[in-house]
Amino acid sequence: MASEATWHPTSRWQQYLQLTKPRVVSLIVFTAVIGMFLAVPGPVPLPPLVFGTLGIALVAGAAAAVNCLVEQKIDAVMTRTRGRPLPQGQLTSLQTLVFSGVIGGVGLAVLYNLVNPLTMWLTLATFVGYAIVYTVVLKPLTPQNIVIGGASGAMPPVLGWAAVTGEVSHDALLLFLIIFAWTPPHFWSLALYRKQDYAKAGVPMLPVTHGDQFTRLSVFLYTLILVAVTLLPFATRMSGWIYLSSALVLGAVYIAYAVRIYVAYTDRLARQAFRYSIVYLAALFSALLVDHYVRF
Ligand code: HEM
Ligand SMILES: CC(C)=CCC/C(C)=C/CC/C(C)=C/COP(=O)(O)OP(=O)(O)O
Repeated sequence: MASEATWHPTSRWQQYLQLTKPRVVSLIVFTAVIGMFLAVPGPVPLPPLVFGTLGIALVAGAAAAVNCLVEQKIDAVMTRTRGRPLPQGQLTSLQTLVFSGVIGGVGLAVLYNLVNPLTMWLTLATFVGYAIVYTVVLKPLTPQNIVIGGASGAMPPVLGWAAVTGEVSHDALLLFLIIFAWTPPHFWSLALYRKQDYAKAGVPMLPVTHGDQFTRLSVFLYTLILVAVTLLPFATRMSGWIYLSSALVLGAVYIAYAVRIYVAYTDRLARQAFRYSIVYLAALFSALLVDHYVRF
């Protein structure tokens, strides 16, 4: 008799995990944790660190699963996403909904009871921002979808900050601004080399609606805005020289990618720039952390 594994390319557990977009959520959670560390001068108290991280990760995973649920027809059309569990018929809509409800509900309960109500409410708002406002309303409506929807992706450091301090300070808003400005060059680099996918699926992403040239210019201009925004933590004395030098080096490399995308575009370059965007954000937030503890 054929084993279960013959019928399913991945285990049931892996299929559910795939719904949560684990790699994206890992970076999201990483930025939330850095927000926690930056919120206090010394060590972070253990309960908000552990339960805040757990709660934010669960709700972010639930939001990603709702996105997979809502977009299953689009995902079936796009080469990049057609291997996901819903378009593959490995999981049903109901299973996805229940899974998302359970992990999201547990995440919110953890945040409310073991962290603080403010963090729970902000995380819920972030969930709604991504799963409903971005996925259901903005994405099919306007090529500015990711600029506005990026606000949800930018929230995690604010959530981390709120988990530890019970409030949101202007320093936390600087971290928000960095991710907010980072999202357009992050996403539009990918959209440039995945344009055919989005056109086929009828999703109005910028290269589809306004063409490559305009998108390449937008990537360049937003990268300049991003690098300017990354100077703010130093300008406001939130961070010191270690952070500033890291932000300048990382930013110079990013601008070099953006210039080349503008003047000498190739898909390969856009792919490299997209990959770099992820390394960039992880390294920038690591620099914030190192600088916070090794300040001179
Ligand atoms: C509205 C905001 C965002 C949009 C539209 C967006 C879009 C995308 C897309 C379409 C991919 C898929 C690449 C692929 O699988 O081929 C991706 C990958 C990724 N994104 Fe974003 N992103 C957003 C925000 C964020 C945020 C806030 C973070 C983290 C802080 C993030 C981190 C990542 C990471 C780590 C990957 C790589 C995943 C992998 O290697 O499988 N993204 N993003
Ligand atoms: C804390 C919390 C609740 C966070 C939620 C925010 C969140 C999960 C943001 C993720 C951003 C993301 C995966 C964008 C992918 O774009 P897409 O959905 O257009 O990509 P796709 O084409 O791969 O589905």
